[in-house]
Amino acid sequence: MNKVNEDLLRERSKCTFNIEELTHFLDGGIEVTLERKRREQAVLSKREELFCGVPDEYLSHKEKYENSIRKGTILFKILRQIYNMENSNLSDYRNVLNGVLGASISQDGSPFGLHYIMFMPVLISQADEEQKKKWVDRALNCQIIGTYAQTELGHGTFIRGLETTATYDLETQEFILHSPTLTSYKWWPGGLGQTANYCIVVAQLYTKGKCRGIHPFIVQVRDEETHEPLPGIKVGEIGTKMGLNSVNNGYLGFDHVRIPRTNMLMKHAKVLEDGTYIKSKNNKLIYGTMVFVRVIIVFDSVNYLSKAVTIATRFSAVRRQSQLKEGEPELQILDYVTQQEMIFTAIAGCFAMKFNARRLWDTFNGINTQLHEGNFERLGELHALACCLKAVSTADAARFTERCRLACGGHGYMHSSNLPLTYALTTASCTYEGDNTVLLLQTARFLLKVWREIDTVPVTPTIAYLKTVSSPGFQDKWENSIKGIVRGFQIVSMKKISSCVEIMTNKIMSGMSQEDAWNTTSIQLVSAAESHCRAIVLSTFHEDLSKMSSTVSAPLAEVLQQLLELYTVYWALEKYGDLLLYTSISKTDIEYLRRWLVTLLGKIRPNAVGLVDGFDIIDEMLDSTLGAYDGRVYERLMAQAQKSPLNADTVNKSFHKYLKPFMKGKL
Ligand SMILES: CCCCCCCC/C=C\CCCCCCCCCC(=O)SCCNC(=O)CCNC(=O)[C@H](O)C(C)(C)COP(=O)(O)OP(=O)(O)OC[C@H]1O[C@@H](n2cnc3c(N)ncnc32)[C@H](O)[C@@H]1OP(=O)(O)O
Ligand SMILES: Cc1cc2nc3c(=O)[nH]c(=O)nc-3n(C[C@H](O)[C@H](O)[C@H](O)COP(=O)(O)OP(=O)(O)OC[C@H]3O[C@@H](n4cnc5c(N)ncnc54)[C@H](O)[C@@H]3O)c2cc1C
Repeated sequence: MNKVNEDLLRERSKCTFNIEELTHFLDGGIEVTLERKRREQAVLSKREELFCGVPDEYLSHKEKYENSIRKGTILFKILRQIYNMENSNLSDYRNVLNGVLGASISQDGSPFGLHYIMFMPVLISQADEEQKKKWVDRALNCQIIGTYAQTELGHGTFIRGLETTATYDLETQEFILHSPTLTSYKWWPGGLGQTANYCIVVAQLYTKGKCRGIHPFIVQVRDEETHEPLPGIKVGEIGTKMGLNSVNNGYLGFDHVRIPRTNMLMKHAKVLEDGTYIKSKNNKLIYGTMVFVRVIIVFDSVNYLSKAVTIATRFSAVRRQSQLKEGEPELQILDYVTQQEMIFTAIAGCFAMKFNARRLWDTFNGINTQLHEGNFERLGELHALACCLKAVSTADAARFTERCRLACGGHGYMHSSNLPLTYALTTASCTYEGDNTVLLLQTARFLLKVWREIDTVPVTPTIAYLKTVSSPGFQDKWENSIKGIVRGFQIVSMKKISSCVEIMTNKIMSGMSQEDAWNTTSIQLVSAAESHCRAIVLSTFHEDLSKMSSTVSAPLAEVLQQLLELYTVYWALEKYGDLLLYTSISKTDIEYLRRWLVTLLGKIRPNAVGLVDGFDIIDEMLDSTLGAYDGRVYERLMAQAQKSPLNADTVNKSFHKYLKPFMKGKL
């Protein structure tokens, strides 16, 4: 190993808790850590093949794609060897996904991502048993590579408005897939451009002359041998994007393409040979994979932010800039309190979201079991919870990643810091799998319904607090404690929801349509849904940490408690306007919270590097000149600069061709 930077060595020696213990805690147990490390070692055994050549940012679009395919096949091979999936269900499948995401060394996404992230989960959850037998093993072994083609040029959010049609032909017992307009072309699916040979296509089903709404179909788009597009298929790549440029997002059009009847995924709704349509027990079950992926995205947000904050923390320990006191050495920038606020709140955010991702996963599994038993009672609650947690976790990951980038000054702007790409990934997640505003509106829709029925219908766990804080005997007395702040957030949420109901009711009473009342109240609705989510995030972090703190050593429990306090106080200060409006908090309380925040930053300071070391992100995944474990920031920046193709020649040919003639006045 390289000699480690002196400042980082000193930081590590100050750490008050056992870093390995934290790693095991975050992974969910020592066995999970060992399994993760085994996977990482398998990937690292191919180090030479995976990490060779010119950095990706210097490659052309085409070269980048080809390189990501090369790397992807190496990774796929490893994954194939590691995973042997015998039970095809989503709970087991998350382990595979963890492996895929965890093993992802592809910094700018991968053209194979959608195969794992959506194609496989749709097959597992929407195919019937016969179809699973036919497709799941082939997909898992990558004999076929798939993607999820739902979004079209004209529609992404409003999926009931999709235009691609799948019309049942009774004569041949086939579906005819067709793209009737330009706007009906599929647009965005990852890996669709040049990689996938199969797709899940979401299309409007027509049988017996009637439209039955959108349904998923498995469609072959390329020949399995030649990889040429099949007749009637128009497929290509959509072009460069802000980030995720290795993902090979594609477009797809159909000109009366025929597929067998059995290619409609028939776990929920069915079309019989004679064209009879059998409805799903619940027409939202077809949206189930989106819910699953939103849950996975919450975990993924934690991964991205953990990377960003590891980079920013280690860099800030190594970087020295300015003197606080005349004559004294320049300070590590991690000692500036403004820097601490930017970085430590992001560290705390990783923990808060990790606890919430785990709770959401348990809720998902619990409700999914009920769904399998035909009980759909809590489907709406799960949808509302997944929507708001996806929205808030991705928005926070993007915002805090950008703060981490800014916290690294000019060097954070370098591609080689890996902060720009990490930001591009996190901000993409605010849009994909449902635009965040739209998802918050879905949560608001659920909350308003709940609020209208709160006195008559039993409340489920995630909304039980609404009843508590609105009950007649409830005392709204502000308390400067974690419990008090969580209560405060619950009151804010309840009052915003009740206010939305009141505003909408008044509008409707004065003659406005329900839809216009909704649209003109939507700013408040989004804000209410966000507050509800913040209340959940804070209370889950608080409750689950309280349950777990006796399972860890006292020094670790102490720092975890500090992170909980920091996260809670930070958000109270971020939202003090809401608290002033809706709770009994006073100006003096806010001043108290400000002091509490600064005290917490000071307490966390000695453990900052230890905390991010505890995330245990290997250098190959971090891929950052600023964040490597050894902290040799300046050597790495200079070494990386030497890889710029422009440095291959001492004089670039453009000097003789343009610059010199121009400077001599001859151009
Ligand atoms: C070697 C391998 C290496 C691999 C390396 C991997 C590396 C990885 C690297 C990078 C990762 C990159 C990751 C990229 C991943 C990208 C994945 C993204 C894929 C996609 O984006 S797919 C497309 C997703 N699309 C959407 O999410 C669309 C959003 N729209 C909707 O969800 C819905 O249309 C809507 C919810 C907005 C509205 O639906 P609609 O039918 O119109 O419903 P409404 O009328 O509004 O409501 C009716 C009623 O239904 C309720 N409801 C809506 N949805 C659901 C649901 N899902 N479940 C339950 N109930 C639902 C709604 O609340 C209403 O209820 P009510 O009537 O009020 O009771
Ligand atoms: C990197 C990336 C990868 C993707 N991968 C895939 C993929 O593999 N497969 C796939 O099928 N799709 C994929 N998508 C598409 C993605 O799911 C959609 O872009 C997303 O669901 C948003 O839909 P839209 O683009 O139609 O946005 P729009 O709905 O057009 O949103 C534009 C604006 O309109 C607002 N808006 C829209 N409807 C409403 C409403 N009802 N109320 C209030 N405001 C509204 C939104 O809030 C937003 O501000 C991907 C997208 C990205 C960026």
